[in-house]
Amino acid sequence: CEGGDHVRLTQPVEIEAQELAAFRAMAPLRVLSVDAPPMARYDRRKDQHSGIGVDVLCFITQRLGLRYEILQPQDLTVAEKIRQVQDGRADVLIPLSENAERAERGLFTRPFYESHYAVIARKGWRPEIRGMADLAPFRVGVIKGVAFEALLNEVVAADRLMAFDDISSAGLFQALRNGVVDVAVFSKSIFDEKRYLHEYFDLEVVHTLHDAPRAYGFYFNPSPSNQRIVQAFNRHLAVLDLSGAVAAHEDGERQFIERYVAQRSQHLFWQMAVGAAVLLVLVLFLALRRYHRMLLRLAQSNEQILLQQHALEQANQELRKLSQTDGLTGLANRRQFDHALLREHARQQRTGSPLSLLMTDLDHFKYVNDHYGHAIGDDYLRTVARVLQTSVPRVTDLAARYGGEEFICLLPDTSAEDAHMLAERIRQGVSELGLPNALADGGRLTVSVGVATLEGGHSSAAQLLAQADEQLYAAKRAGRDRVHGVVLR
Ligand SMILES: Nc1nc2c(ncn2[C@@H]2O[C@H](COP(=O)(O)OP(=O)(O)OP(=O)(O)O)[C@@H](O)[C@H]2O)c(=O)[nH]1
Repeated sequence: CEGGDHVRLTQPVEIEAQELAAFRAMAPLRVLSVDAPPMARYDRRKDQHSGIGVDVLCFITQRLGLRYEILQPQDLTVAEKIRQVQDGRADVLIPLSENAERAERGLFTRPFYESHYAVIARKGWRPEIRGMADLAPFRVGVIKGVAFEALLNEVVAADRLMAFDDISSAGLFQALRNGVVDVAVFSKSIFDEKRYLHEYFDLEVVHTLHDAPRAYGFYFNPSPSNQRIVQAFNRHLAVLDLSGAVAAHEDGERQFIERYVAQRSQHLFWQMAVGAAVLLVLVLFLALRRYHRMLLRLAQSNEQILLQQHALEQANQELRKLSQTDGLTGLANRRQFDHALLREHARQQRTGSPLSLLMTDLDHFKYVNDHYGHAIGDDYLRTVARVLQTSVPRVTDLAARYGGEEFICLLPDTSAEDAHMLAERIRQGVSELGLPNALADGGRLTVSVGVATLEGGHSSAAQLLAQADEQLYAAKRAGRDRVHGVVLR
């Protein structure tokens, strides 16, 4: 009952102890409230009633020792609420202005507040209205059942006066907007609040009807106990100083502007916050998508690089192989042989294991070329190469084309005896091919083989090679188609 603090008495009011006891013994008053700021206002969010009427009710009931409960506002019209008080379903209604019909069926206290009606029109349109009488030519909208309706009936013709349902009063203001009525007559203080509450900024008060003020009081059910209460209320209302309560509640418009501005800025803030959040999410999404695409492109180019690298390695391998291979026969070329000879010679020097060389030369090959042609000569060379390759099958052995029609075999860990045997196998193998060579003995292609084996001592690789060559020529001199060998120790 904080609002009761706004109310004072200008003179003391005596309450007899007996009267007080009777009030205390009474059931709580069932109070109905009408939405009529600044007298009564219901805040749905806080589920709280406030206003000048509520302060006065609170102040007086507290002094009288009366209890009360404000009934939950149902969606009832003012007329229906009035009926509930008249029927005894509620004890009192706040606030209500007096008219004869209401006074007949209920009890009014003295009025505690005076209010005014306003003429409202669409913004920018200023009809010439200075008082009630000026309303006559217009189509006037009013809320159904208000006491003021009776006064309007006297001024405005029935076909120009339209009454609207009062539960939300939205219908009246919509009619004004649509041009169904020219002006609306409505409580000024309530409109001041509704203007901000429902953003009726396209409507405005064009005139306040000071010539027809309405006085508001409490409206009681006329039961005997309520009659005593009304008397006690009236004794207080006669000497009540309401200036504090009026100051606290009458500036409804200012309060609503402040609340409206606060709400709007909060709304704006959230709108901006949501906008910023949406923007941020969008930016993040785009950045992520871009990052993802970049990763994808990076992975693709990495794959491309790996493929290129692989192809390059293969090409290098191919080149390396080509640089070490004889193009005609597919055997190792002289370059590869020279490397291998140096390596195996060094090993022989370290380990002392025997190292043999076989130098093979085709006999009377010039004749083959001259008589059968170069192409056949090439075929002979390739065939002899195959014989060489199959005759020295160890992985450590190396058969190479040494020059024109000269071949050489490098045989690590091979004794002079074994080397000789291999040389014989080659010689025999070629002879058994039976390739025609008319100039050779027996009319078939033969080869001569020189063998040199290093079994000890410090002869160089070049010396070993020279010795193999020497043995080859010795074989040639001795009549060809034979093997000659030497051992270096
Ligand atoms: N078809 C062909 N012939 C080659 C190749 N390289 C060398 N020659 C030929 O091989 C022949 C070697 O002849 P010579 O060195 O006179 O010896 P030869 O006729 O084999 O007689 P001897 O070695 O004394 O038995 C030459 O006619 C070269 O042109 C080649 O790659 N292909």
